[in-house]
Amino acid sequence: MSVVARNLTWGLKRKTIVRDVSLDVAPGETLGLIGPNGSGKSSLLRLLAGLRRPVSGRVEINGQDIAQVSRKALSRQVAFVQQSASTDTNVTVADVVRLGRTPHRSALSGWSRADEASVAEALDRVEMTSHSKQPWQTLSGGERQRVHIARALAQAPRVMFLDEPTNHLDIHHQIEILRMVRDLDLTSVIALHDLNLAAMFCDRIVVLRQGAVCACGTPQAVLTRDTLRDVFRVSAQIDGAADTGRPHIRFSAG
Ligand SMILES: Nc1ncnc2c1ncn2[C@@H]1O[C@H](COP(=O)(O)OP(=O)(O)OP(=O)(O)O)[C@@H](O)[C@H]1O
Repeated sequence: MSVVARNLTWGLKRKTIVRDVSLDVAPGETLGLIGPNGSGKSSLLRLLAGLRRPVSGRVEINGQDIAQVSRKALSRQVAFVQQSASTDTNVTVADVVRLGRTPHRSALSGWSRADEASVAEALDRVEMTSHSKQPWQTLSGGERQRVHIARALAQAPRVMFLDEPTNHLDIHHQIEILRMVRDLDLTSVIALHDLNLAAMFCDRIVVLRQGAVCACGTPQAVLTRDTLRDVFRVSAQIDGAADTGRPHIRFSAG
């Protein structure tokens, strides 16, 4: 499913936080969203996912204006993995993932074998099957994050928005989770701080600065020394990774 944003603006009384953002995400594409702290990545993701209404502009998913779609219908198609989502205590890991099935169930339908199979598959994909009966509140930070990703997978969405999905994960799981999201048959928009991970896994990257898009294109086109200096205020050397041709950034400590 495609995701289209046109002239999205959002803010508070005196502060514009997302400024006139337009972007297009093609079906199946993995779009990275990068930018310094406070540049508006989370705010933009919330607008794209329909969790926040823009002051002006619109979002279309699969050609439909999401302002016209009910929340339940939207949640059958769209999953959002938040930065540090909390979950009620006193529930098991499997219970949290089961919540992902909610949009697909009616008041009358019972819990089906297909629902259980989706939950099992989602836990397996994030390597959390062995923790399924563990109380959620006893998990480590990275395990919680993987369980929230499993909940989003159990939702079987066509579009996934992920806000810093790798920030608590060890390097194996950072790579595995991003590889999985890229390879799933869905459209994804992922806010990332790690620019090398963005370069490795995103088809295209949008750079936000002070709420506005300041660059958009392939990792190679966007991750330039000039962008790193002007937007991220770092000096860096950029090489092409020998195997993939994607940029690889070496930051200088001096
Ligand atoms: N509800 C709010 N009230 C006041 N300010 C807000 C609100 N939501 C966001 N902001 C401000 O808007 C700006 C953008 O925030 P946002 O969380 O979207 O940035 P971000 O790019 O995701 O940042 P980070 O990289 O630090 O996660 C920040 O300056 C933040 O303080």
